[in-house]
Amino acid sequence: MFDFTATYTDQYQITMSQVYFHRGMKNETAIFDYFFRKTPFGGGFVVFSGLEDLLETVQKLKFDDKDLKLLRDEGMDDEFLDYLETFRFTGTVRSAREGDLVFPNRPVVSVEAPIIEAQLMETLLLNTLNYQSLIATKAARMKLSAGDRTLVDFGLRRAPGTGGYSASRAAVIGGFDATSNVRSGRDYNIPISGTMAHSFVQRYDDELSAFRDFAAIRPHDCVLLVDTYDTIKSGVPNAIKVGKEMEKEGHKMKGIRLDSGDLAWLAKKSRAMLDEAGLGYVKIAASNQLDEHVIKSLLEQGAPIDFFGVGTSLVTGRPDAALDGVYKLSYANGEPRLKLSESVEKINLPDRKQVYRMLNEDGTLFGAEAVALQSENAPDHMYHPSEPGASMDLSGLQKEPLLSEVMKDGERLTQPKSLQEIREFSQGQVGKLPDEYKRFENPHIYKVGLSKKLKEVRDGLISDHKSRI
Ligand SMILES: Nc1ncnc2c1ncn2[C@@H]1O[C@H](COP(=O)(O)OP(=O)(O)OP(=O)(O)O)[C@@H](O)[C@H]1O
Ligand SMILES: O=P(O)(O)OC[C@H]1O[C@H](OP(=O)(O)OP(=O)(O)O)[C@H](O)[C@@H]1O
Ligand SMILES: O=C(O)c1cccnc1
Repeated sequence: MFDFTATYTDQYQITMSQVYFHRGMKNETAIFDYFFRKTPFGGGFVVFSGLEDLLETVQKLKFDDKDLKLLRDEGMDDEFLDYLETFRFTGTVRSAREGDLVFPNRPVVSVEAPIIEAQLMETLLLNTLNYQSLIATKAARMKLSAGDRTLVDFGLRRAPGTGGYSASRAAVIGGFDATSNVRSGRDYNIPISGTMAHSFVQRYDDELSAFRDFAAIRPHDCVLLVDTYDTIKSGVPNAIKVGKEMEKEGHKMKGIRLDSGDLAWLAKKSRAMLDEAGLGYVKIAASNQLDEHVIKSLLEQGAPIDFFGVGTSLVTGRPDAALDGVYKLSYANGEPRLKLSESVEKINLPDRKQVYRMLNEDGTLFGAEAVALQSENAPDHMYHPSEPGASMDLSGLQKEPLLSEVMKDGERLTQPKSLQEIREFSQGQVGKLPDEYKRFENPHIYKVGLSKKLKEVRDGLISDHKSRI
């Protein structure tokens, strides 16, 4: 994880904090909720990712000497700078489990802290969780298409700057198996994997010499890129030659990689040629602008592809580019808070809350969640957030509370989870979500409703505000 200091934020967080500080609000408790309004990719779910990175950063968040000098130069006063020098996050974070499936318009993370502290972590939280959750969701969709075939992240070169670093982590949470990104592999303990570039083959006067050299130096990990000149007439025959030579030396070539043309046709043809040559163990990798739809289509065409290398669409979250997650104030100065909006769906949910997931008897997801006040029991009935009169009976369903304390008084309460643990949990959750919510076209809408009490608090505040305008 990169080291961030507290100036990894937007200027307005610091200027608002300066006002709170000088107006005696520094120690006032505030609650902010992180949630999003729309699932990306027209999909039915989001894979929540980034929590471990966020907690690690928040726990040690502070303004260093360079930050303080900058803020002094920017005109911040001495008294406030003295406060910032001692600034640490001392609040409570309640959160969904990383890797869990999360849905629109319900809190995913709730931060309760002295208002300046909660405010100063907003941008960091949104930057971390929005991007990683977008990428983990994209990865999970590719995993749904790829099944037990191997998915490798090739995205660093196409990523939004250093975002590629955390994209590799999020990809694993979504179900990817390995990354070509060596630094992320090092820091997050992700299996590192790779083949060769066209430039390597181009460097040699002939393809066969390039393949032979690579096999000689890397006999234990030899994947040959076969499309530089002509996949079927040159690349695959040369790979077969080298594969047979490797056998004589007691080695097994790992694979070939296809990177252009009709990948289904070429994979079938290459598979037949390799099998015919007795190289049935040589795997076929494919790359070139893959995404969940192309992978699905290739496998439906019967393409015998074992590895998919994915870059651009993974790390850019194509076509959506961002998850619209927001961080909204729901409680301050001893009172629940909300922001009015023309559309009721956009009005945030006030007060301290808990989210309950409805489960079927076998533990699979029923397809509904109720947001309630933290002070009440799991509700047996929930109300549509914006359609008056629409409600749903929840009696008889198992209800699982989803937000739990992961940080208290600025200290983590849980042991950091390994990426593999998070991945396994996430894949298990995807397995429990019925197929109708996972299909790519017009997935079922997962229902999120409000308890009666929460709806009353929200509607009461709406009337109060409207009557004051
Ligand atoms: N059999 C197939 N079925 C569906 N999609 C495929 C199939 N084969 C390739 N694709 C996808 O179609 C797109 C083809 O892109 P494009 O035509 O630019 O590739 P190309 O011209 O073969 O490659 P390059 O321009 O690198 O030589 C890619 O996203 C690729 O993954
Ligand atoms: O298509 P993406 O999903 O983004 O996957 C990554 C792509 O990056 C590489 O190409 P590039 O042309 O950068 O390098 P190369 O010369 O090694 O092919 C690789 O060969 C893939 O085609
Ligand atoms: O190892 C590879 O084949 C690779 C890595 C990054 C991008 N494209 C391909």
